[in-house]
Amino acid sequence: MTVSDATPPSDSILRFTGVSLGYGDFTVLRDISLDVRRGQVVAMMGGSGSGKTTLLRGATGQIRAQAGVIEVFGNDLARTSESQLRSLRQRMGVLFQQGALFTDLNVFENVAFPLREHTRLPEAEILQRVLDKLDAVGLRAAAHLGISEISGGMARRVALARAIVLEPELILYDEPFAGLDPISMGITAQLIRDLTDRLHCASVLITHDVQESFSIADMVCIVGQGKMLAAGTPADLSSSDNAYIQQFIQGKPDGPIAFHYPATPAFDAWLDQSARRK
Ligand SMILES: Nc1ncnc2c1ncn2[C@@H]1O[C@H](COP(=O)(O)OP(=O)(O)OP(=O)(O)O)[C@@H](O)[C@H]1O
Repeated sequence: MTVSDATPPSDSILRFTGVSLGYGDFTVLRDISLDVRRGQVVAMMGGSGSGKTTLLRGATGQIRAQAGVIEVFGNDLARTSESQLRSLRQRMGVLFQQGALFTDLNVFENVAFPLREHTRLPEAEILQRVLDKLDAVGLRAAAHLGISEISGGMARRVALARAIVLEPELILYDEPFAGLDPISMGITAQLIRDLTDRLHCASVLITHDVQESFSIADMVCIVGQGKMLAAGTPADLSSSDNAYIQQFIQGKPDGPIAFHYPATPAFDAWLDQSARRK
């Protein structure tokens, strides 16, 4: 199988079909089906440890599906070689929560870095593209500043500009609103929506923030209890009478979502062994 350059006509960017994901013998999520299309913002929500990061790892091919099929830009990840996977990843932008910037490079050079690594564009073109992306995150006039001269919120936006500089078709965000004040949260949410529309890409975000994600998402997925509990538009989920979904949306402390991390066979074995040592 070859890695196709063109997106399939269906405009499907990321598709999970009956996917199980986990680590070794441990399955975190079962039977996940999901279709993310060009132009969509999709929010992945769920309690702590429910498997959101595991889903992102599946999408980037960091972990392989235990069952089912994961397709990125129409390519089945189980059938891609390491080099094909690398070229698929070049079409994705990933923004980690700690999107670490290079402290010895200024803002401009941080954003230019992927262009210098992966393209042979002339300097004039690099200048144009980097300033364009910095403009998109409102930091064009900060291009010359050192990383120590910008605030934490600005650093997050520089990391975002860097994640989009290769004009990815899929952008994955790991908790883009974490640690931001309410105004910056609103600005970041709008930025994600605008970039998705402008680049005509797809954006998948892991988030705990119901208000911000519901304001921009085309689809919200809630994972928990080892499966996809719900997927639908923000309006669908808001009107759902499922107790788990309502507890999640309203952030209620009491309800079906457990506070305790569930015991696993590995924990029982560890406890057994620890008790025997005493
Ligand atoms: N590398 C790993 N090896 C083994 N188990 C792992 C690994 N990474 C995560 N897990 C387990 O997988 C489950 C899901 O973890 P994951 O990080 O996907 O959750 P999450 O929904 O992103 O959580 P949070 O919101 O707290 O970041 C947890 O039970 C976790 O202990």
